[in-house]
Amino acid sequence: MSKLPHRALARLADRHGALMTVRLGTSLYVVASSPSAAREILQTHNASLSGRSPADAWNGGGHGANSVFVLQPGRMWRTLRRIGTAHMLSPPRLQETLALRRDAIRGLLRHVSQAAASGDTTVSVRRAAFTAMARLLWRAMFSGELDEDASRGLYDSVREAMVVVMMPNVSDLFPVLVAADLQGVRRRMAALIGKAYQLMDRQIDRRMEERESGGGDGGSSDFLDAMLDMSELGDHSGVTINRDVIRAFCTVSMHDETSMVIQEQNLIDTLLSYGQLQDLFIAALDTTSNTIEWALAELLQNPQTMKTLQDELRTVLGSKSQVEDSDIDKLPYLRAVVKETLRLHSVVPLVSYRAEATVQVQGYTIPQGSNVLVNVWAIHHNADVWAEPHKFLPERFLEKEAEFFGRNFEFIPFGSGRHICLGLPLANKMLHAMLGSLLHQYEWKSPQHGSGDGVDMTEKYGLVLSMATPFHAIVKKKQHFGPV
Ligand code: HEM
Repeated sequence: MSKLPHRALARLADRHGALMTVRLGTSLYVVASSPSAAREILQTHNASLSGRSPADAWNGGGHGANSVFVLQPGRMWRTLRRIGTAHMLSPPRLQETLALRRDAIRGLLRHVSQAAASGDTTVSVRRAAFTAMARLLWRAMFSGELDEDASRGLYDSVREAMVVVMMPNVSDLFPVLVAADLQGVRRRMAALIGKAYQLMDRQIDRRMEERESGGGDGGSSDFLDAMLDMSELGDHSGVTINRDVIRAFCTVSMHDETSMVIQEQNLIDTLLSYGQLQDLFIAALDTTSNTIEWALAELLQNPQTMKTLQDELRTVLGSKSQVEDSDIDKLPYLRAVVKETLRLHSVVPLVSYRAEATVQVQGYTIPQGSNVLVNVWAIHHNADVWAEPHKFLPERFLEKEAEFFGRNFEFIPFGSGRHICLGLPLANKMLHAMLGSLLHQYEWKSPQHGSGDGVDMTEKYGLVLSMATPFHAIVKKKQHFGPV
């Protein structure tokens, strides 16, 4: 399989059709590459086609057992999604984090301003956006500050984990070999996961000590507090068990559709925080930061588009320093640029499921146990749907009302169906706020500007599709903006 499987599969689909079968090792993959095939998988037959068969790397450090990404869509997975939505990512919760989000944007602008002022005028926007998102999530989860070293550690371990989880692994092609972990992929993943767990462990331990000693304000002020509250609610046993035991024995029971009680544990935070917190970090940081980087790279190569966008920002925002929630509706061109970036550079180009039952899709039988891939990238580059699909043309979204909330199968950058991106409401706000604010306050130039080389747009496939060559843009603050 090519280093860019989304492109290789799209080429195969051109020859063999929008629904085709590919065999890799002993595994059978059904690949859907058109909006109509995606609709049948993600909507019509979603209940049967939303299982997961994760790469073995996910099992490193036992992570897969608690991971919302790879758990089968059963009780535990539903609970994790519900917790994430109710306590962090729902529109009302996001409203409560308005101040944190404003701060995150201020931090992002400060980071870029420091680079612009220090004479070292090239900036990695990916890194700057990653740090801003990491600080935001950290504060929403733990109310504390993520220091520079921790942020760097997180950046490095998330990046490496992304590579490890996507490594071609003989264990995935020949499941009988899983136990041997012949390439050591699971062991490497365990070490990386362990590093990030350590960071979070410190927060969890500190909070638990505070609560035990009667410290803290007792209210549900952040995500960790909310989870600990739930843990206490469900703790009928009063038994203290160490974390490893709890991992193995935790059970979650749904008492009704809206409330849940966690039984047989008093450290449910371990289970949830290890699985959920870690996943939210992985899911949130590289997706948003790479999308911002792709957007800037495209804008630098399309000066007229950049100018139109900066003119719109100037007219709507004036001397205001950052894009806020209430501005987004007034910025149609910014919205079109974000959408076009998500279409052309879908950072999650392939989504993968397992058939839990045998179903018929477009007249073909998908046998139970097969792997099902939806090639989001192929759908977003389908010439029957998108004119000049390989060009960056935000104007297409001014003419065509296309939303990405999972109902329009021509445009599914956040997926659709049961596994639709949990962080969509947050990503939607932060992409507009980060990109809009960066373009409003600064002038940007490509480092190769003038040489005619442009920016190297080669892709690198990983858990997230990123730019293969690290990209540093030249930045200059616009004169009328003062210190952040
Ligand atoms: C540009 C930004 C983002 C994009 C393009 C994106 C895209 C996606 C896609 C395509 C999926 C997979 C859906 C599937 O398997 O069917 C997904 C899943 C997920 N995303 Fe995002 N995402 C983004 C940002 C975020 C953020 C900011 C968060 C959290 C704060 C987040 C949390 C999640 C989680 C937890 C899942 C797993 C859902 C499940 O399997 O049930 N994402 N995302």
